[in-house]
Amino acid sequence: MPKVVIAGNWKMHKTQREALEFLQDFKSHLEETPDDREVVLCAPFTALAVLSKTLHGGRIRLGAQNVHWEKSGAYTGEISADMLTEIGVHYVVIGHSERRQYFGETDETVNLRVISAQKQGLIPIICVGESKAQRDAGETEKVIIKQIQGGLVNVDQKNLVIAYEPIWAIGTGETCESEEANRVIGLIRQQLDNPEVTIQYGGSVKPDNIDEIMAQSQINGALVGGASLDPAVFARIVNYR
Ligand SMILES: O=C[C@H](O)COP(=O)(O)O
Repeated sequence: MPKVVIAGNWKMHKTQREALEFLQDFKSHLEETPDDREVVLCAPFTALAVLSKTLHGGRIRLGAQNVHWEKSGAYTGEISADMLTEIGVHYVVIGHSERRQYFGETDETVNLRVISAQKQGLIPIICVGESKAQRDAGETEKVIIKQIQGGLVNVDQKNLVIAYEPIWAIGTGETCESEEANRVIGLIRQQLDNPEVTIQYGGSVKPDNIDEIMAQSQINGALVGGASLDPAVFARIVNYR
């Protein structure tokens, strides 16, 4: 069985002070969480270092939201994999639709980032998903398969998480039906050599839909945006039944 990974993607939210306040509150809710699931906080770069010092290891893992493929160099605004591992980061979100839409991320750059992340011991969370127009045109499968194949060229499937995030369900409150998410995730799984790859669903995950999502046979976790910003709300998601 693939490992269950529930990750909160804070996007461009929370200062260091707000991140520490979140953590204190969140930890108090986590005591009852079964240890069959990994909990990841994908915080802004500035918050990762302070969170790491406060966590001292423990069961909550840290994730970044991007990583560059070079070790160092003249790449203003980018960050390297060893800068992240040095401060205790374990995961990194790569190819989020917001990066693809606003910052020119392509399947090729996703692939480069994934390879360099893994080389440095980071676990990539590769995001894939179709737009509303692509879904309406019946192109969901074609789009997903292209993103998976393009992102995974020469990639080791041992240390890997994939997040299926239909773009039309992100931040809209419009969740993909859990059976439909399960179907698409099943298709993604057919593209992989390793049956142990964790595949998450993302897109308007909330306390009132997480139990149904996690009951699906192909879904091994969630990538949570807005609902991960509130400690009690995210704890309820992590504590899905
Ligand atoms: O990375 C997380 C996704 O973009 C989902 O965001 P959301 O939960 O706010 O819809």
